[in-house]
Amino acid sequence: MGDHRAPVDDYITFERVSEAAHRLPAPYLLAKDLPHTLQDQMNRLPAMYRKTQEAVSIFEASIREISAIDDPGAPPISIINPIEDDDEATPPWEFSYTNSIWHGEDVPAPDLKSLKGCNCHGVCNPKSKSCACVKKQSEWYEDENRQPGFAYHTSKSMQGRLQQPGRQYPIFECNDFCGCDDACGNRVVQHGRKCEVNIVKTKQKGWGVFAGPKRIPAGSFIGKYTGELLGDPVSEERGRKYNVFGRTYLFDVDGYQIGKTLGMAEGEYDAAYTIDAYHAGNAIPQNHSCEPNCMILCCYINEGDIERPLLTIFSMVDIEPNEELSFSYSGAPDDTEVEAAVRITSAVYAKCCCGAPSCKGIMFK
Ligand SMILES: C[S@@+](CC[C@H](N)C(=O)[O-])C[C@H]1O[C@@H](n2cnc3c(N)ncnc32)[C@H](O)[C@@H]1O
Repeated sequence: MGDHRAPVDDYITFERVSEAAHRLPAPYLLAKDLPHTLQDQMNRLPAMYRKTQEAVSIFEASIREISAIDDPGAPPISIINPIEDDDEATPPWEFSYTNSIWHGEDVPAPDLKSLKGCNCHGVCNPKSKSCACVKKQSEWYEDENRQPGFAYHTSKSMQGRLQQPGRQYPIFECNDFCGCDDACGNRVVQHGRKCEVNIVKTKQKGWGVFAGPKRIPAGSFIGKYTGELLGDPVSEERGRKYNVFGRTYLFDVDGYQIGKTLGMAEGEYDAAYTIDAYHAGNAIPQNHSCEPNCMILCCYINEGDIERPLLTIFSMVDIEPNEELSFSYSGAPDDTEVEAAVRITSAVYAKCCCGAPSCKGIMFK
């Protein structure tokens, strides 16, 4: 009698799931549990203390301590204020440093039911015709030669870098249900930040993120846009509050793959979720530039809900040592919008000080 079972590569057998069970997804975090003890203690001290070198050391140590848990192996971050006559020693002690996403109360748990993994052994072959993750990624991305594959280079010299930096496409990494191991070339964001960055005060844009002493090659993973993941009504309410004091750290979770998957026409999808990096975040919320060197890509790992990708930042071009990292806050406003903005001086816009030759002089806040 012939064997009528599907080829083993096409599905995950129970045995494969239990083999991978040592990497079941970590429990997700709730925004209401965000730690704030250190921030409260620092804010209780006389203001003078927060301007000292000790405060800088505590800030840097807290980043190291948290990263040891949620981004192990990431190079340490220094806090530097090179501006003369500016005595702000650290970013405000208002937010908890985190490389994780914290779910607001209105956000459901990650959807693991519709999450699928590949059934590969060892490392996935980007040329495989049967790897479920190659198939998934190839629905959204093909390389320059229109060949299916992963979003990342898997060759040794380029490993982990985007194949086409600057191109907008969603990334589907191998996940905790996959049979491949941790060395698989389709696991990049989940292995954390590898490049060196520092938090540096700028003259006109507040604190920014700058490359360390090494060049960051194009297509490198810089970090995740982390913070609280909020549903639409809560983020709308926060947006209104932030507009009053002229600052916002809200970033809509949007991407063309979401509307398309939900059967909508282009531009029709209204983000259901937003990341708020005001109360919690990492070094990665960078400043805006009209000629950015980084971009945000949606990345799916242990989340089956198409509406809830991670927002991840990658370099689009080679970034020189000590150069500022920047991205465009939801694209540059076009000329008509700029004119309208100047007329109504809306709270949504601010004067742009990016200094790029093609600076439009105005940016979304
Ligand atoms: C997400 S925060 C970035 C971190 C911020 N620089 C800080 O010190 O907290 C966004 C705010 O940074 C400032 N900013 C970012 N890019 C800027 C730019 N190109 N020109 C002027 N201000 C900028 C604006 O105040 C903006 O509302």
